Amino acid sequence: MTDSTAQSDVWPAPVATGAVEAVVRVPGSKSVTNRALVLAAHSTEPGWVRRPLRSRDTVLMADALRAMGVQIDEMVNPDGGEAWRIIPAGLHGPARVDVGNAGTVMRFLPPVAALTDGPVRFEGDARAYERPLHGVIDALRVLGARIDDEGRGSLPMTVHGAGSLTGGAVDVDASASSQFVSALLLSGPRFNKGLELRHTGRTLPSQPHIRMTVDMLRTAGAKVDTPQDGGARNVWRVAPSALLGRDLTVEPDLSNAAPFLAAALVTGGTVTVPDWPRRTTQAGDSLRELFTRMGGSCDLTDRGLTLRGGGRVLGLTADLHDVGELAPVIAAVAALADGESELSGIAHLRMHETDRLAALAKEINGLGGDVTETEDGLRIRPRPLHGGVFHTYEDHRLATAAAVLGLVVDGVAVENVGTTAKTLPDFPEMWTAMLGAPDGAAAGTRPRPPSRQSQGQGQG
Ligand SMILES: O=C(O)C1=C[C@@H](OP(=O)(O)O)[C@@H](O)[C@H](O)C1
Ligand SMILES: C=C(OP(=O)(O)O)C(=O)O
Repeated sequence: MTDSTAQSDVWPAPVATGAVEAVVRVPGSKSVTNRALVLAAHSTEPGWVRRPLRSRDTVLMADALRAMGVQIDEMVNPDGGEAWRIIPAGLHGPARVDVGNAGTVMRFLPPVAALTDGPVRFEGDARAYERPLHGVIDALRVLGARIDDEGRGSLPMTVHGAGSLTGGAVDVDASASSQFVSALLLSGPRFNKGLELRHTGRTLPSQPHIRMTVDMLRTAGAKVDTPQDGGARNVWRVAPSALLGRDLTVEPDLSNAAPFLAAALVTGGTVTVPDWPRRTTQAGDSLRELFTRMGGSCDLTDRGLTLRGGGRVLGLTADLHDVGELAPVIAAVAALADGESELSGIAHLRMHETDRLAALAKEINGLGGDVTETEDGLRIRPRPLHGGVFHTYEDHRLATAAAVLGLVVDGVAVENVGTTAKTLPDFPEMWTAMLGAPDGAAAGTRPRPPSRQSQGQGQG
């Protein structure tokens, strides 16, 4: 967690002049887009990824696959949005991969690189060199790969692809990141003996993301057995097989819907996110339950998901182990609630884009809040907040959390809002459009119902 205010601009977060009333179209899911790209690269025939997310993390994924020989053509979807055509070919090295600070790229691609026929060099942002990768590196070595990481157990490193990988049984402690499991499963069908992965750690975060991996593998034709299918506890099996080229339309990113739905909650307004899937493996679907517990009401119809704020925001006691991605925005909402919140099960957030627990505590407290770090989460006691610079530590979710606070707290300045480009490049424009499109279409505010925040916040 380093402070970079000096070299970055600050964005004055707009205050909502009333209850937010808007329809907000959220771009495609990062997690679905990057899995779809990897699976398409492993397929025996060309595939389509329609309405992909175009953001830093997904462009890094596409460019890395291109560097290893996969052809990805970007076209326009007849129904709007983009359509990416993926034409798999033999995977080749030498290649260079820039992972940026994308967990999905740094974890999902080393197994792909092990299947190339040459050296693949992995580099990235300074933070990427601190994030855990040992689970993937150690497992790949057991499965037959040669990796030169100079003993670090992290990036930078070179994976020396040998054209194929033996595969087989491996133990992995994935308590630091579910992405260790997803990474190995996604390439498992291409290993000569397939994969039998046993998670040996005490806890396993973000299990919906593992279910997403399994679901997408099965849709691509893979045979996968999971602990939920009555198999051994903590064991996933993937049979060696060819994968089919799919024509897949990416769902909206439900985790990126969080700040927009939160805007309705904290201003007592109404926000609709169109195309919210009826059935999904995305962690963000839990927002329906979590924001209801925080005082909102949700309606899932053919129009999408509509969240109505009730005028009061309630504190939340919740284990967010499965949905850690949502924690920053939930923490921001909790700081504006009527009562205390206790968010637990998220110790692994210390190794995300930044140490999210330390950063949220420091920055919310910098605005007058009362947030304490616990062993595995945050305790948040609402206090009247005041304006100030909110540092974001190159973490997109810190920036969107700050924008939520800024809706009801005058003078919040978000440092480096551009960091949202990791998963939501148009965030500032989307945010201002939500608050009142210049053409008045489908967005704006109405007088806000009386609430504790609207009376108490902003006065410091
Ligand atoms: O597989 C994925 O797409 C993700 C898994 C989760 O990672 P962790 O298990 O490391 O939290 C999540 O936080 C991340 O944003 C995306
Ligand atoms: C943890 C996150 O990202 P990454 O995929 O880089 O792990 C996130 O988007 O909240």
